Amino acid sequence: MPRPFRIIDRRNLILLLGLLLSAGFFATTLFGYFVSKEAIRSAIIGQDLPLTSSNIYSEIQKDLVRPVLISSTMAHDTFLRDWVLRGENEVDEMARYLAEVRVRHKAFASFFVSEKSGIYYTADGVLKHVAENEPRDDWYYRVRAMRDDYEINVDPDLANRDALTIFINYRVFDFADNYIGATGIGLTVDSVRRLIRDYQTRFKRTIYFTDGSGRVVIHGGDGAAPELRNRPGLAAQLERILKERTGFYQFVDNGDNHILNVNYLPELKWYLFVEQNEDVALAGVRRTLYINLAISLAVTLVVTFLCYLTLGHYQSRIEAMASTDKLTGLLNRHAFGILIDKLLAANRRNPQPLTFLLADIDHFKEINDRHGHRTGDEVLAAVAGLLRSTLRQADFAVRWGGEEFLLVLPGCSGEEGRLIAEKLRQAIEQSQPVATDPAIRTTLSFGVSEYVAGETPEQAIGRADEALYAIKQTGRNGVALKLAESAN
Ligand SMILES: Nc1nc2c(ncn2[C@@H]2O[C@H](COP(=O)(O)OP(=O)(O)OP(=O)(O)O)[C@@H](O)[C@H]2O)c(=O)[nH]1
Repeated sequence: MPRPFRIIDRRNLILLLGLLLSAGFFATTLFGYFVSKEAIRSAIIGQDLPLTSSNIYSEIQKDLVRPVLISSTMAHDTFLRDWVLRGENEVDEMARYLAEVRVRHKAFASFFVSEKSGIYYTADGVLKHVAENEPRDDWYYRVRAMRDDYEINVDPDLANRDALTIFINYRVFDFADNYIGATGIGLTVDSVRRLIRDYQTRFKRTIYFTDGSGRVVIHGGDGAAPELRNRPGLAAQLERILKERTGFYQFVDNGDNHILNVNYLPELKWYLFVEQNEDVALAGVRRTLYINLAISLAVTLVVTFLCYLTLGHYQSRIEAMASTDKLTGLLNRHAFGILIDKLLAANRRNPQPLTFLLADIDHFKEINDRHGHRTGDEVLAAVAGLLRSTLRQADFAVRWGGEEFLLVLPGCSGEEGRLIAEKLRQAIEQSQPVATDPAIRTTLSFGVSEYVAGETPEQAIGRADEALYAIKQTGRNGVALKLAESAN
């Protein structure tokens, strides 16, 4: 039997639901992402970088500030200054002094270079004479000429993979403030470098120290020190950074945004740079964003699919309820109105015969009266079932009135309809509509009419009704065909 109508457009509803769900998920996921992104960003600026900076600061203070103090003590030591002023006679005394400093402070070297004699003293005695034309002695002449009290010299030659070798070169003056040489210790500072490497690998941060000119002096990577001026984003701000000494900066390097925390270490006259590649730091939240989006998409698909199935189920039920007579399962008159309009429209495009069979149960009132309404209902349902079971795909049966049924047979002439009605009549006559009481029998009277193009369905059905009335008048349990006047 054809379906008369659709109550709601399920596809549009599902589309709307899917759109609403995905828009909701998308908005909340994106909102969450931006909130986390901002939280991470402010954590980087407010906590992570300053904390890293101060941890490294305190570590380097342990590692380097103490040696500066040791070297300062050596430079102000009266023994050392007296020994020079006395004429540098007993080399053993100086060697013993330097050896004691080296051992006590666990340095790998302690030294004194005399301005007067040009001799380089170590814990083992005289090492050599420094000479202005010797590149390896450049440091001495630099120290002699500088204004500051000391310098920290990172020695690239002696630096090995993990241990960083530095010298504290402290200027020495006699009691009348005349420059008399340079002293200090050399030591390895592997703990600072280890710390830098640890921070770099754990937090994907880049950490390095620069001197006042912006030259990198300690860094956590292998190989040569990176040249900051080769990074355009950073180079553009370098002068300002060195001038301001402390602060937060941002720059773009290789397309990635970097957040930079800079701190000046006055004891060393160095700058501590702690850099965080923001895109690397956000990789985690970005991954979460993609996972959340994928989950949202999957949930949206599953929910809309389940809704599609559920809606389909209820839609079919509602449509069936709206178009079907509950007792007999046949179409109601409302559904007939819709179907017949569609059928006649199709008929106009593609003309074919159409026949109506109007059937009425004979003496149905008696069945009700004698056996009760419930049995009457049973008879109605059984007759309807039998009528429906004989229909072809394109036919449809309607409960036309209380005990009256209308069969619509497209592609069927009036004469063919009459034969079908006759067959049905016989089948009903022989049936036992009430299973619990085989004695109850019933018969049907049929009025048959063939639709004539141009007339209304009511006119054709009216003829079938007249034919039915005629049969009812002549004894019932029969079939009568009434054709239109023009067809006779
Ligand atoms: N049990 C039951 N009875 C119904 C239903 N609808 C209508 N009827 C009854 O069907 C009976 C129809 O009676 P009538 O119109 O006099 O027709 P009839 O007794 O079949 O006699 P003829 O049609 O002249 O053969 C009425 O008593 C209605 O109350 C229904 O859904 N269930």
